[in-house]
Amino acid sequence: MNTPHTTPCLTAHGLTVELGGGRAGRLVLKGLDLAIGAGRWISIVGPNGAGKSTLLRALAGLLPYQGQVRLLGRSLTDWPHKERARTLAWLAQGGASDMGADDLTVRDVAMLGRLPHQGWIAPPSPADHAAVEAALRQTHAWDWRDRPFGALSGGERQRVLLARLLAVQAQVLLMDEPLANLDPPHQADWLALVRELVAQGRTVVSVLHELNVALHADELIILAEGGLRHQGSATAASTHRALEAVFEHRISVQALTAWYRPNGMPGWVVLPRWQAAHPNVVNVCSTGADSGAHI
Ligand SMILES: Nc1ncnc2c1ncn2[C@@H]1O[C@H](COP(=O)(O)OP(=O)(O)OP(=O)(O)O)[C@@H](O)[C@H]1O
Repeated sequence: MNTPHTTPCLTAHGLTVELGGGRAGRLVLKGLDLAIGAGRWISIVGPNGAGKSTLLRALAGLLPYQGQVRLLGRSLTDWPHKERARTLAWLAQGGASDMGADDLTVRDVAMLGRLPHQGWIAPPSPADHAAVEAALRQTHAWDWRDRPFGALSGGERQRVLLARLLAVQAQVLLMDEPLANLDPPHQADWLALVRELVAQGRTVVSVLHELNVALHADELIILAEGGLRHQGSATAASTHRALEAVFEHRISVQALTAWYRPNGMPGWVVLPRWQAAHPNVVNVCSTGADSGAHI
């Protein structure tokens, strides 16, 4: 097991998940050991079918599993349901088109994030309304607060669901493909948001296919075929090599030249292998002669 740099916030030991049941049952996670430090951003990456979503769902306690999962040192199964829901928030994959919320307004969908804070049949408190407004403003969805959720585009829905996650004000945030359907400016907003959450001491675990975004994380967890292939710093050469290996060397992690790295920016970019193998400079500039990334 890799030791995180901070106190573990989420740990798994011998985490095993079988899905399907009966003869059709498949061993999807095969005895994973991992630890996620508090106040860190971890990205889970790997090929299709590797078990990334299953891992995230198991860490959220949404699936039956064998082995041990601990949240803040306490077994997931020992947490009272509401307390756990206030501590650990979850963003599902796929814009939750199946959640039956199409007739709810955007504001009502975001308010669902406040359920763990509310008593039975109690109306939302001023604190609930304030949390929802802040979350919808953070994802630039406040202007549509009275629109039906079902009338929104895929990317707009994703921003509302992100607001619902933020409205929980949880210590630990698990997000499955949070960038799905988001346009590039809103992907950049998401990155800034994650940095802000982590600066506040919160822990973010995201499943990402966008490797160039994933490389901004503190650490990567790399999965393949239900096994943990690597956990390590997103800046470590060993992590980059593990990433290339798990994608069968069809991608390559390349360092950016120093002049292309303003302070705080990571210095790597993921390219298709054929492009990285080009002997000359790779130019990704959009304007002018010499504003590209020299690799
Ligand atoms: N209900 C199920 N019954 C049997 N197998 C399942 C079930 N759900 C998922 N699987 C299988 O489990 C494996 C892992 O699925 P999972 O969704 O966790 O992968 P993933 O890494 O998130 O994939 P992707 O990148 O494609 O989203 C896949 O091979 C999938 O076919």
